[in-house]
Amino acid sequence: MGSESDECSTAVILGVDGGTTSTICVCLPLLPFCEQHQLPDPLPVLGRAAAGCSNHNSVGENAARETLEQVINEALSRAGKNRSAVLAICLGVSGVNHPSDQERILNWMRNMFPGNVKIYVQNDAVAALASGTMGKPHGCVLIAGTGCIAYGFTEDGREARAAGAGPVLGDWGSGYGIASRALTAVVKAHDGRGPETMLTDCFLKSLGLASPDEIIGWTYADSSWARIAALVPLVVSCAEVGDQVADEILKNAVQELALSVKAVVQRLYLAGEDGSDSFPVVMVGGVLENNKGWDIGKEVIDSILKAYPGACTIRPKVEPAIGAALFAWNMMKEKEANGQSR
Ligand SMILES: Nc1ncnc2c1ncn2[C@@H]1O[C@H](COP(=O)(O)OP(=O)(O)OP(=O)(O)O)[C@@H](O)[C@H]1O
Repeated sequence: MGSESDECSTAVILGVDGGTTSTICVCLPLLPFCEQHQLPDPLPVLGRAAAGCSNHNSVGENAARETLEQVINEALSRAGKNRSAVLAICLGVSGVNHPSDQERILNWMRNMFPGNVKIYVQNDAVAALASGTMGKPHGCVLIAGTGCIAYGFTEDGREARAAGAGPVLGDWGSGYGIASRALTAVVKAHDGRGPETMLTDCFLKSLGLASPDEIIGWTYADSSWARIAALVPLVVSCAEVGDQVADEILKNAVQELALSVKAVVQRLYLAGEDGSDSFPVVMVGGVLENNKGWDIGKEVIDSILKAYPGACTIRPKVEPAIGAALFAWNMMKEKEANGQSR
């Protein structure tokens, strides 16, 4: 039997970010129980694996379970470890919205790992938040990619969300929301129902179409959200050269995104009674990417700081799967500090 220090040097923590597009698992060594800012930079990743969708709403329970098992096994194998080395695992999985969703995934994991392994099952927003807070599940996270959502968590376990209901239900700050408004503006301008816009030439050129009429066929050919949302950088480039229509669409998206954060902050009193308390706001997703010209993320940050001067906005340096692993590490650290042995 190995000594306790042997065990620590071989022990690992796993973090899983389970999304609708892909699922990532990372394997980290057991980090020292130090303050977050004292963690090694960059964090040592022993193994990383990627697989497809693990949202049970999209692919069904069997496929979701297989994907999670596969990605975990692969990350461990790339790290040269087996399951007996795992001390804790955090899975941040999209579609986990209810205790029964957590229970289901927990049961799958209980079949993979012995009872002493700490298993945490969360929504994928927790992994995104933790990637900015280095594992602490406190504050607000704004995710704006193809879709958008704002989530907030308090240290005493309360949570709230805003937006994220999908494009039919008004996620205008999402990539899909921005691009569909821009496509609509082109069709309106063509009909004479709206002002002329540079978006017309820009979209036609980029999509290889001859006339705005052809946009109708283009959208019907494949209306997947990500395909439409991919047009956002074109909207940004038109706004950057002064197109009023594109500029208005982006300003509206900024308002919507900031409003989602504000709704969550108010519901959870994250900013305190007078709105000046300090709390983290983690910004994740392609739409919030740092742009040199029209920067949606920066405009959202400005709007949040105007309302809550104490907010600490963070663009994470590590991926959400690492955030999930750090969440597990943080929970273990807190248990240790509270005197509960591992
Ligand atoms: N520089 C940029 N400025 C603004 N938007 C951008 C930029 N680069 C990419 N995007 C947009 O970001 C979106 C993709 O972001 P991301 O990869 O985070 O989303 P996703 O993971 O597909 O979606 P979701 O998070 O909703 O599952 C697309 O709408 C794309 O057009």
